[in-house]
Amino acid sequence: MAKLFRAAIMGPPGSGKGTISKRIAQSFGLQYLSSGHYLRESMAANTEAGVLVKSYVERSMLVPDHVMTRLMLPRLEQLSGHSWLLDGFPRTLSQAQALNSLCQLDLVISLNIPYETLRERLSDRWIHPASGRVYNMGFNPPRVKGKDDITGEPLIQHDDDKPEALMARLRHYKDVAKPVIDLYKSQGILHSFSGTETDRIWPYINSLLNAKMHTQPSDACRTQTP
Ligand SMILES: Nc1nc2c(ncn2[C@@H]2O[C@H](COP(=O)(O)OP(=O)(O)O)[C@@H](O)[C@H]2O)c(=O)[nH]1
Ligand SMILES: Nc1ncnc2c1ncn2[C@@H]1O[C@H](COP(=O)(O)OP(=O)(O)O)[C@@H](O)[C@H]1O
Repeated sequence: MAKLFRAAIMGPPGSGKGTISKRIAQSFGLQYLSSGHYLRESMAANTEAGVLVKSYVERSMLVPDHVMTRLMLPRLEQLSGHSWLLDGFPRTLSQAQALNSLCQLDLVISLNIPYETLRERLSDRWIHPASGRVYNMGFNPPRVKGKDDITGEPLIQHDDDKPEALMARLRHYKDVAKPVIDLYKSQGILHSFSGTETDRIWPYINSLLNAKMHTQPSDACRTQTP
């Protein structure tokens, strides 16, 4: 039987979770699940749940735990038997506990990036909303300014990446993430990486995953939430 591997990546907004996740998914063939992507999808669908989600995201607030677990856990249940990587979930202790009751993670990557670096990156982050493709005007600019490389459609900036919202998000992130990080530390699965450049952090993450994925068999996740 193929070995299964389940990981999560944590870090403040702008720490490079999306960028690194894309590299991990490509290099190691894990399924990639991003909470931000599913939330934006639900907002775009304009369903009752989407309107509720929007009221939080627009105010730079965390979406309530029960909404998040209802959004994320069924997707993980469908992936029982696959290896996956979670980005942006769990973000609170309560979300981590809900996830734990479904599945034990094998590895958690935590990114520690200085505040000034985060501020610079996010003020330069542009998104293609339909696909979730992320650009940075310095680090990975689009081929044509303001346009998505694949479709040519216009790029936008998230309201919550604008400077007014950013400080509040970063401060809040730290308070909420601390108990989650402590939990994973106590389980012995937390690996932290510090730096100002993704390209310098990536080789360490790459070799960690190479070592872990080839030594660590894992049980299939439960298929039912309690
Ligand atoms: N200048 C610079 N920008 C980066 C680096 N790594 C990622 N970025 C950009 O910083 C922004 C935030 O990265 P992202 O992966 O979206 O972070 P997330 O919010 O943690 O998912 C994006 O615009 C990335 O293209 C880096 O090493 N240097
Ligand atoms: N696990 C989560 N719990 C609560 N809210 C979340 C979660 N993940 C994402 N969100 C909400 O969606 C917004 C965008 O998330 P995301 O795309 O992951 O951006 P970032 O990494 O830049 O914070 C967050 O600011 C927050 O309001």
